Order: sequence, then C-alpha cells, then structure tokens
Amino acid sequence: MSLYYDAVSILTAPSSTGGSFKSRLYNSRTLKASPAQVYALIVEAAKWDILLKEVIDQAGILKLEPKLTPLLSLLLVHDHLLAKNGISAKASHPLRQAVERHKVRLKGEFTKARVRRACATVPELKEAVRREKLAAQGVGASAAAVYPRWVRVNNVRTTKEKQMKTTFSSYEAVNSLEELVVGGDEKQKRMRLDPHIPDLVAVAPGLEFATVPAYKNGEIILQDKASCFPAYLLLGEDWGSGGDLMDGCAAPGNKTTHMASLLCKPGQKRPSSHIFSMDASRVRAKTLQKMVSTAGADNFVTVLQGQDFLALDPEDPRFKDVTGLLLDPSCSGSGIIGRDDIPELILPTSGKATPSASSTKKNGQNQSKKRKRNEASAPNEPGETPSATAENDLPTADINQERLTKLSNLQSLIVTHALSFTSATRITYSTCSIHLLENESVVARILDSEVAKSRGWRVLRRDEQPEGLRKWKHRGVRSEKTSDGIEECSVDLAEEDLEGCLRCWPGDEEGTGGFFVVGFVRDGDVDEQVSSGSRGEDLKDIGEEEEEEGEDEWEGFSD
Ligand SMILES: C[S@@+](CC[C@H](N)C(=O)[O-])C[C@H]1O[C@@H](n2cnc3c(N)ncnc32)[C@H](O)[C@@H]1O
Repeated sequence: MSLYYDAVSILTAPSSTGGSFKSRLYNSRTLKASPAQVYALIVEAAKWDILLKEVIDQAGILKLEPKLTPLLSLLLVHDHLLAKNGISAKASHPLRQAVERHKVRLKGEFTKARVRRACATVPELKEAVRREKLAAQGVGASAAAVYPRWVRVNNVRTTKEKQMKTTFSSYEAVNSLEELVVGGDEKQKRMRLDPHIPDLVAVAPGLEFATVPAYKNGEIILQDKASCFPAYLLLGEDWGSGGDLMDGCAAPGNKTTHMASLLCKPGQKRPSSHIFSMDASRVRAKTLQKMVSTAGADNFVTVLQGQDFLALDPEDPRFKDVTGLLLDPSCSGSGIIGRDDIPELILPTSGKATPSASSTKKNGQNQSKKRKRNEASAPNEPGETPSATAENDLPTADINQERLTKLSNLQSLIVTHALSFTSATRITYSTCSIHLLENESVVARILDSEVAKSRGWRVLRRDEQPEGLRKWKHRGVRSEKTSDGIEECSVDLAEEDLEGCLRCWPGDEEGTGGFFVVGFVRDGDVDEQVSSGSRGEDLKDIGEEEEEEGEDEWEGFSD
C-alpha cells in the first residue's frame, strides 16, 4: 500500500519543494516504494484520469467508502482496472477491500465508458482518452494531435535508402501522423517520411530504439522535427563549398550533428567545410563531443569544450572562413511539450460534504492537515505541466516577464556577436520558446543594432528558404496576449520579415513542440568596416549585466 501513499505524497507535496518531477521523486527521503514504481503509477494514472473520474463518480464509491479520498481512489482504481497484477497491496488491506468490494460496479462503469466512446479494445480506449484530454486543454490543442517519435537519418554514416532497406524495412509507410497510431496502438511499426525536412522520419510514439543497431552506431539520431529546422534553414539543400560553419551554443549536439549530416553527400568521403562547435558548459560539452563522435563527424567537427561564444574574437584567423553560424541559445523552454513536471490529475468528486476540488492543481498554502484527509484539496505547483526530455533536465523555474527580459537580452547579445564574424553571410537564430520576447522581439532588436545596419544584415525571406521550409505555413507573429505573469507585447517588424520567421506550435496537427527559427543573411560584398569597439555596442552593456546574473541563476532550457 506504500506505493499509493507515496504517490499521494509526491502529488500533494507543497510547491516550495521545487525541482522537476523526477528529481523530486529520486531525491525524496520519505518514499518507501521504489521511485520508478511511483513514477510509473503517476504517469499512467494521469493518462487515464478523466475516464477514471467518470467511472468512480458513476459507481459512486466515494460516498460509500469514507476511507477513500478522491486521489487515493483514482490511483487504486487505476491499478484495479488496468494494472496487470491489480492493486499492489495485501488482499486484506482495508483500502484494497474498499475498492474491490465494488468490482462489479467498477467493471460495469468501465465497460460503459468504453462503449460510449465506441472503442473495441483498451488500447483504442486509451487513444480516445488521450484525444479527449488534448481537446480539453483547449487553446490551440487539437484533438488529433499526435506526437510521433522523430528519427533523423545521419548521412555521415549511412543514407536514407540504406535505412529504408534495413531499419525501416518491416515498417508500413503511412501518409499522415494520425495514421501512425490508428487503433490506438503506439507501438506499431509505421512510418511517414517527413514532407518538410530531408531524411527525417516520423514513427509511432511508443517505439523504442535503444537496442536498434542503427541507433547504437549513430546511423540514425532521435531528434524532434522542429529542432531540425535551424540546420536545414542554414545549409539548405546543398551547402557545397559554402565555407566553414559554427554552432555557438551546441550541447548536447543535435543541431551540430544535423549540420554534419547535411554536409555529407552519398559517396563523398569528407565534406570541404569544417564545423566549429562549442558550449560554455564543460559538462554539457562532453555530451556534445560524445554525440559528434557517435555521429562519425570527428574529422570535420572541432568541439571547443567550455568555450563561451561571446568570448570568441570574430576576427580570430581560425574562423576566417566561417560563413554560416547557428545560434540556439538557452531559452525559457516554454514550447517544450511533456516537460518533466508533476502531472495534474483530474480527480473524482469527493464523497464528503466539504467543497471538493476537481484536480491536484491547487493554489493553497497551509493545508497540510486538510491534505491528509482529502488530497483533492491539496496544492500542487501552479502552472505544472506533464513530463520532460533528458536534454532539458535543468531546474524548473517560473517563466515571468523579468526572466523573459533577461533571456531576451542575452539572446540578442549572442546573435549580435555572430553578426560581426568577418566572413559571415548567413546566420540562424532559434529557441524552443513560444514567447514573442525571445523570438520576433529579438529579431527586431537584431535588425536595429548598429552592426546589422552597417554590415547589411537582413532577414532571410521565405522565397529564399530551402524548399521544405518554404512550404511550412506557420510564420512569425506580431503580438502576444497577456498570460500568467507575461505582459502583452508586440513588435514592429515588416510583413516580409515576419513571413521570414518560422514558428512551430505545440498541440496542433504538426506533431512538434513550440519552436521559433529565423535566418539572417547579408550580401558578402556589403561590409562597411565596423570597429571592434562599436560592434553590438548598443546591446553589449545590457548583456554583460545579464550574463553575470544568468550564470548563478538559471540558464534556461536547453534543447
Ligand atoms: C538550447 S541549448 C542548445 C541545444 C543544441 N543546439 C542542440 O540542438 O542540441 C543551449 C546551450 O547553449 C549553451 N550556452 C548558453 N550561453 C552560451 C554562450 N555564451 N556560449 C556558449 N554556449 C552557451 C548552454 O550551455 C546550452 O547547452
């Protein structure tokens, strides 16, 4: 029974404990059950919560069983109906009995809920519930949203043709993301070649690659679709001998290795361009180095470990042939879906006469006693959303206007620095944020900088973008409405510049998280001399301040 009490304690811990869902679990000193078991229970119950609420409410067991609280009942009924071995407690335990006494009623209500949704099987029902939950999230969330697993073929080691004959030979090709999960089975071997990014394949979300040989030896790389936009926007279909490249904020290395792949043509031994890749964090740079090696790109990628991009001299002779720079600095991560936070569970209606709350997401403070009796009233961190990727395993922090402004200052400073590289003619800037302040607003600041004006930098127009991205329909936005802690704001950008910005939105039919990318170009001949002292001077002062603070505080999310 400790499993359920532990899950309740994690779900109702006061918000002051902070940290991600996993870190709270694994750092907890009070758990009796294994953190992995507690994690699995919470994540699975969260997937079914609206249906379990329906079943428990209809069966009316909370009115009949005073020992059961809404949250405990949800977890217990989950295991009773859906776990292979049922409730993990002695058969004589009073709480297990409180549920099992009503097994006929619960089973009946579960069947009715399945039939109401016209689902023949439990996996189909799971998929129907997933869609209902998405639709209930509202704002832009589409009931049809499918988040596939994205697999990028690494041309350094293999080709798409070879992978189709090996790794994907037993896969059924489908024409839409929805078809990847037809019948609710998330583990079916189905694939769809992406229409926007070359060499990218979407597969059903439940497929695992850890033991697949092509994954282990770096022939395929798991990388979200949106995260593939920057390298493709920078290099296009054929970089040819377009000069050297630089990734200024590169760890863990997805975009560096994507650039490496785009440089490699079948039959070519080694590309003529060299990539300089760096990360200010030494720890993360180790992962970067490892990823470059796994991708087989060691002989044309130099990793500068622990290198602050802002400390590089743009006139350093090592970088005299660098024409393209990719900048993907730290950001708020507000576009990341499935961030690693504690799920908010929709709870059944309390059987007690007390005013009952309907989810684990609450505002309250000082509720510890009450919480023990009725977890439905207990608080959880405001604004928490489900789960995260290992790449973004940084401390969570509230996103507010002040943080966004700081991040925006640093981002602007980083891109402005890139504009000064002697031979640079093409740059991309990207974030996994949905906020205007980190995106279009940074673009406006860049265009307004002295160095951009004097060197003739402008936004890469839509009609100049590589074919796949020209087709992408989601473009820059002019304004953002007020939301939790974020002020309303807008930018003064030309229509053509906004059209040059690319946006991805979480929850729509494209299967991506929230993302932003823009390209900057200049005609290499236009190069009014800017003295090193005046480069990005207008942004430099702000940046120095922010940089110092940013170091000790919070670096933002990293993709
Ligand atoms: C969003 S992540 C980059 C993800 C990477 N582009 C990828 O696709 O795997 C941002 C990275 O920028 C690094 N960073 C932030 N400021 C930097 C700076 N001034 N110089 C170099 N790296 C920096 C952070 O350490 C972090 O690893």
